[in-house]
Amino acid sequence: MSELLPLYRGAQVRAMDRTAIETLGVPGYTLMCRAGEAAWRLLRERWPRARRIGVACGPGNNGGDGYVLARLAKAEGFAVVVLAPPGTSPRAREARQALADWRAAGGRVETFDGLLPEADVWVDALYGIGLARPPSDAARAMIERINASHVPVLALDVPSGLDADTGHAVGAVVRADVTLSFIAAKRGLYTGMARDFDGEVRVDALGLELSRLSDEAPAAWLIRPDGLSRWLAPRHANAHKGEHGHVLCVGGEVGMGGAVRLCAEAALRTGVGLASVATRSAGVAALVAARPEAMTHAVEDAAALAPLVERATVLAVGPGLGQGDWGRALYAAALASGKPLVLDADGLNLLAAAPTPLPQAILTPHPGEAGRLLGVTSAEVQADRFAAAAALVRRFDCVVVLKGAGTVVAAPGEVPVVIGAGNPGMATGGMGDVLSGVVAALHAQRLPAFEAAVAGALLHAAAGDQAARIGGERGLLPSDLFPYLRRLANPE
Ligand SMILES: NC(=O)C1=CN([C@@H]2O[C@H](COP(=O)(O)OP(=O)(O)OC[C@H]3O[C@@H](n4cnc5c(N)ncnc54)[C@H](O)[C@@H]3O)[C@@H](O)[C@H]2O)[C@@H](O)CC1
Ligand SMILES: [K+]
Repeated sequence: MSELLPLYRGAQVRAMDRTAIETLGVPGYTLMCRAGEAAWRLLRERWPRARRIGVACGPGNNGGDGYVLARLAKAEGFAVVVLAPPGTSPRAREARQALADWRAAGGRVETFDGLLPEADVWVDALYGIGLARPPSDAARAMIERINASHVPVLALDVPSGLDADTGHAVGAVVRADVTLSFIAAKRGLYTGMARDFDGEVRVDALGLELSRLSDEAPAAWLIRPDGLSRWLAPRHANAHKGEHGHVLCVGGEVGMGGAVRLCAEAALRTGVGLASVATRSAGVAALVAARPEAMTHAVEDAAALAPLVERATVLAVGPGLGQGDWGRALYAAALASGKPLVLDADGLNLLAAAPTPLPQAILTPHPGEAGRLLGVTSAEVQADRFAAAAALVRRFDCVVVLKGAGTVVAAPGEVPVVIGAGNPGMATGGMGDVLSGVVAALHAQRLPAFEAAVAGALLHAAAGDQAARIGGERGLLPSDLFPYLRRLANPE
């Protein structure tokens, strides 16, 4: 599996489909048959003991894929039940053909009457990229029954009910164990709410070559942890600490001193040459004792911050900063310095209170912070994470790391990148402090801002996955990531 997967909007995949049919001369029904065949192969491979196959077919070509699969399963002697919401009769030519062939093979279509027949696996072919509105009441009831059946589900192209461009639920959504997408990967399946519904996502190109279908840029890239090595070359033998940058972490209001320690230690574990901390006097002794390698300074005002800023390569501003007079003064001084910045937590809240373009910054908001920065709710951010990231880029003219399941990294003039790693164990206080230290450290080690953001988010997520693999997701602490950050920062 390649480390970089191009992701597309539904409309782009539709255009590819048209190119395949009209320019390359592959009939639409041939493509549909390939889709049904690929799905049937995957089902057999994944659930070899399943004998009773349920197929839920909707009104469009997604349903057509389902009829093809049903026919293939029946031809091999499996017990197949095809179920459709009441009043479903395919209009598209290919889907009509698939239904006719299913019937010609002796197949029947049952109308859903509220009861779900027994099956060992359900195939979800209700809606694909053509979903235009929330599923009808009957389709919703079918989806709810399928989800409640606790039978494995293979979704064709997209779990029904999910918007393939945004990953947002349009209404009720099928909860799939595996989703097999056709022709090309759909952007929405890799981020946000979609991650709770699509299970393992696979792609089948239906025998088509992407390069012959489109010369458009993808709508996003998915990057996986194998991609890390491109940014993490081994140090050269004659290295000295001055070459590896100096991160200054600014934060740690009274009562929040731990955040800045997590940030500084993460920067050190990601290979920065020097890490300094500017924090409240009250936090200094504990931090020095806990992590002597971080050069910790008592900084009570902006004047005391200035010489530290002077020596730093990159500032990480915000972990535990608070929004009081002290935090506001340090934040303002950091911004005024013009130094490269990673802005997180209260740094973002202070920015939201007085928005200004920050071309020297990398912002690392979670959906709540992103909402405050945009003046919308976090639910609106989550409804279209790509649009929210793009809006933040426009508003602040800088690199944005929109955290969450399938973190989205966006920047002016760049195709956004979705981070293909991470787990729900990472939804814990302090995890963002670690991320800001990692990103700042990579930026200080001379990765340009966008690359530092992508590589940092990927490294952080991959470290979280490795830590969770050993001890489980629940109870995962941000500091558990440190040994894995170090290991991953030194690829073989
Ligand atoms: N040659 C082709 O056209 C191919 C199509 N493919 C499949 O076709 C799918 C796209 O097909 P379609 O464009 O027909 O779209 P869908 O099959 O996703 O369904 C949309 C159909 O349902 C209707 N509809 C949308 N939302 C509805 C709702 N909430 N309630 C009731 N009806 C609703 C639409 O009017 C349309 O008829 C892909 O996702 C993929 O599965 C694949 O077989 C690959 C080849
Ligand atoms: K589907």
